[in-house]
Amino acid sequence: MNVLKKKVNISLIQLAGSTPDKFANLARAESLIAKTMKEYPATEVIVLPECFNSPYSVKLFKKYAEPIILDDAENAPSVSKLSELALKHKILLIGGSIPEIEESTGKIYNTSLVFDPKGNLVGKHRKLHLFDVDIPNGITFKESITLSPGNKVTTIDDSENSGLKFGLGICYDMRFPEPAMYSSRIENANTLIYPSAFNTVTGPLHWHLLAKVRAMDNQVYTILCSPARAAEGLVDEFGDPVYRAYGHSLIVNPKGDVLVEAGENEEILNCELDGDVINAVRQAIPIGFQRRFDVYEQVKLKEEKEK
Ligand SMILES: NC(=O)CCC(=O)C(=O)O
Repeated sequence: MNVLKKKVNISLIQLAGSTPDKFANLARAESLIAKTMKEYPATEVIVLPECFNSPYSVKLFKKYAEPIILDDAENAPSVSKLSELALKHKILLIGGSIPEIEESTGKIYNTSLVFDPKGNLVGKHRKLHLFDVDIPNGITFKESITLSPGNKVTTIDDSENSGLKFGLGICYDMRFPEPAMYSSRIENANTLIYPSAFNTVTGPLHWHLLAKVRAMDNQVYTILCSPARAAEGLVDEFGDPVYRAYGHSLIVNPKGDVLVEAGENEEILNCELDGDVINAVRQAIPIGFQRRFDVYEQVKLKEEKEK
């Protein structure tokens, strides 16, 4: 069993919602990362929110998309900036997510990039489950109009450095228990990290519940990092209402306790994750060793027969 070998100091930046100016969004991230390092100099890991460089809009993802190429500030300014900031501050930087264009196919993905303290790209996750919902009198959103889904579960092993081995998902991915369980129980991750942007309809319903249940089921730390909430009544260049994120970035421990939580405005959270807590929870309630895959196999077969 891999558990966090040391304590790790982590900060989440609940950045102000992205403006239409990509370079202003990158500059905002840069200045808040500098502020974080000043206020919390022990920070080893920083997490940013989903789509931190672009408005969260199906109609705009393509306009903001960039290829994942390194050392090319002109064609991939966000990639380049994230690498530069990880190196400058000597942190593991989980760069929220950005719209990515795959140049060979023209496909657009919602992609999270992870850079190590030397500025190297050490991980990449393409959102697996696209946010396609239609909630009467609530919210209709269909990422799949312009985005393509990723095709793999992502676990990033930084256990030799920060101590983190984490399952990485993006927002709606957190609703699906399987990748979280695969990272935690098969690949032995000690933490789950989701750059996210829930909204004012589904946030109050499920945000805290999902963070707690993923943490509790897998006995890992679970981290959700959201943008701050946009002011009410703003519209974008198409006259569509600007997406209003829920806020409430938080860290939940393996027991299911919320350790730190933001409000709705721009805010920095800081917290220490402790491997001893994971050990203690797993020893006290050893569900990791008590699974009955013999029975679950029967359940699966039954479901398949009934299809
Ligand atoms: N950006 C997203 O994937 C939003 C997911 C969401 O709000 C949810 O309820 O799930």
